[in-house]
Amino acid sequence: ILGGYEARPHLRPYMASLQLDGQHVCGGFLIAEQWVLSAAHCTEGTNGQLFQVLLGAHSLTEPEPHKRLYRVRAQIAHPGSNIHNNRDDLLLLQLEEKAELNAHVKVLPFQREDRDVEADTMCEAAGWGTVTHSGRRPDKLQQVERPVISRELCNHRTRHDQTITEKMMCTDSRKKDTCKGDSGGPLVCNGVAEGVVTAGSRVCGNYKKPAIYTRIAPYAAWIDGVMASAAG
Ligand SMILES: NCc1cccc(Nc2n[nH]c3ncnc(Nc4cccc(O)c4)c23)c1
Repeated sequence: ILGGYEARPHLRPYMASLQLDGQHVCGGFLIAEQWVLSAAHCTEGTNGQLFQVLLGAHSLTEPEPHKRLYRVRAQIAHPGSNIHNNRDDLLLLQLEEKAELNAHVKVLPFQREDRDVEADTMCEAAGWGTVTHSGRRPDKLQQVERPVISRELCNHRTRHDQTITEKMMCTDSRKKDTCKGDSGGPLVCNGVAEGVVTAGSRVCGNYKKPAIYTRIAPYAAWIDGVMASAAG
């Protein structure tokens, strides 16, 4: 998160850190007791290695009550996701067991009504992604408020030039923005997860490249189907 600030500890008890060998790789969030939603692009370069999921954390390194690392039973990328574009950039992770819910570990409801969030709506992104252009990584969860911008503006020739589909949404990226390592985290508007951070052009903090999110509502049926049909 560029241009943001340290989140109030445990005010976002749905936040997950997807880790490999103890290193934060991507964000994610708890959508059900045994399921975390993130971004399919997060699996790039992991050559099929399964993530571990850290829940209940504020600091990535300090011991905290209710902080717990969960093993993953299955990682299911949306069948339409691929490395060449940002379409269908969603990843479902089934935890080895149901997460122990408490004040620091909670499920975040996601939007099921497929209707665009109005432009200028203030939403929040949070994550342990880089906090400087030089790539400094924070120890504590960061957050930033960003206004939604219209798909029309986001698709302008000088911005993302007609690549933003009706299954994506954008926020202004001037100075304050999501960045490397924030992919997979939720865009929360009025307390509901409306989008999932996708890297898009990978640029951070440049108003010419607004932040892009996969809208969740269009994928509600896919999410429900995967959760319903997964092993017991
Ligand atoms: N703001 C959109 C967004 C959301 C999520 C991730 C991303 N960026 C990135 N995702 N993956 C990446 N691998 C390498 N570099 C990256 N961005 C980068 C790194 C240093 C300086 C800088 O200005 C930008 C990214 C960008």
